[in-house]
Amino acid sequence: MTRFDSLFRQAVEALQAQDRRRVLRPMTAAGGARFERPDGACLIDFSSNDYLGLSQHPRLKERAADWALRYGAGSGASRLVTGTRLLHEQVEGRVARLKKTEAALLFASGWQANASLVPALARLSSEQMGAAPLVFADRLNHASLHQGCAAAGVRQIRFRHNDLDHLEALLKARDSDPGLKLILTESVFSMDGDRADVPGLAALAERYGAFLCLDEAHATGVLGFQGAGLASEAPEGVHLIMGTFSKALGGMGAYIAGSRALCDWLINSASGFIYSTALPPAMLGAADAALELLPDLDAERTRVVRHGETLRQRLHEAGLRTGASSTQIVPVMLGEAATALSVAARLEADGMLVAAIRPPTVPKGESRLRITLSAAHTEDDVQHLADAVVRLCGVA
Ligand SMILES: Cc1ncc(COP(=O)(O)O)c(C=O)c1O
Repeated sequence: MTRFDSLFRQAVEALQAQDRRRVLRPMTAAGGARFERPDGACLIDFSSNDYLGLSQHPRLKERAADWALRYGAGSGASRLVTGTRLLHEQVEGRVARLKKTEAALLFASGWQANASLVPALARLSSEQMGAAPLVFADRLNHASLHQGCAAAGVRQIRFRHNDLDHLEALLKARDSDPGLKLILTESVFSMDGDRADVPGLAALAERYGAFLCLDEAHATGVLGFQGAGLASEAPEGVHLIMGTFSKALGGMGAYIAGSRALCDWLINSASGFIYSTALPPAMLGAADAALELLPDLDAERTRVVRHGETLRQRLHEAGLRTGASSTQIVPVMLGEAATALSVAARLEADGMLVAAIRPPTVPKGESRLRITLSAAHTEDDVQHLADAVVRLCGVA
């Protein structure tokens, strides 16, 4: 206890009063998209991002264990000190082949990659173009991209979500301004499950000389040829592809893929790369195995897509709104934070774990359930969830 604790308590109580308090809840993964709570209750998991069920795949677990046993628990230092192993280069090679880029660079997490990339590109703009960058960002971008902009001290020029006409108007208005023009967006939006028009973005980037950065955290593994993500819809048109091993790839860590020159610059400028310890062998082993498996997982990709379609159809028939979702992420729009919390609690009482997403993660008045589907779910799991959501949301 310290004499500052009353400040912390008051701050948390203020969040509680707005239904915005967050708490940690331990769970044990039980396989088959199930979690076990400490009281022994078994819950079907509709809340994690393990879209292909790979976090429990024997090949990932074995390689993680094997590489830890052979190479050690940690990497000991930043990649630029003594942290670089052949294993890092092997995994980077696999990422670059998947993404069809010249090179790739690993980061400890997706958050870290995004928080580092904007400052690195901002520095490039200042040093090489003599002016700060102009950052055109989708309004619904992930918090880590906002963090990167804040760290770089850039004021974002935000375009309406997935509205390429608005983006074009903003690009046109600043066409003659100096500095690197960056377009920052996700390819599948984490809280909405909708997709960006990647060929359209690439065409705008080309027309206005902008550098297109695509966060493929939720697309990689699930969408695109062999799970390569949506950048594959515009080969050559995306200049930087960021993705993670922490979602469909079942492990932890992230990467930025692009040209060799881009990766060389990031090695020299991305603070989350330079000043952070290299990914450890176990995590590299899991990533390596996931990347090896990915081309053979078409059946899993098809299953997860079908689960999304089944669920959306059932919810729409019952009059529920799922926004523009067209992927394995299905939001159920409920409006008030208290409603989302109460429906999530009742689903949990019925044995299903679904996240209630509230501000500031989503805009005020847009609280929702965020349902995530996995190839590890059975059709019965999805039907069971749909029945419960329809019943609890009171529109059946
Ligand atoms: C779109 C997006 N980008 C980046 C991240 C961060 O990735 P990580 O969990 O690996 O830090 C997330 C994860 O929540 C995300 O949803």
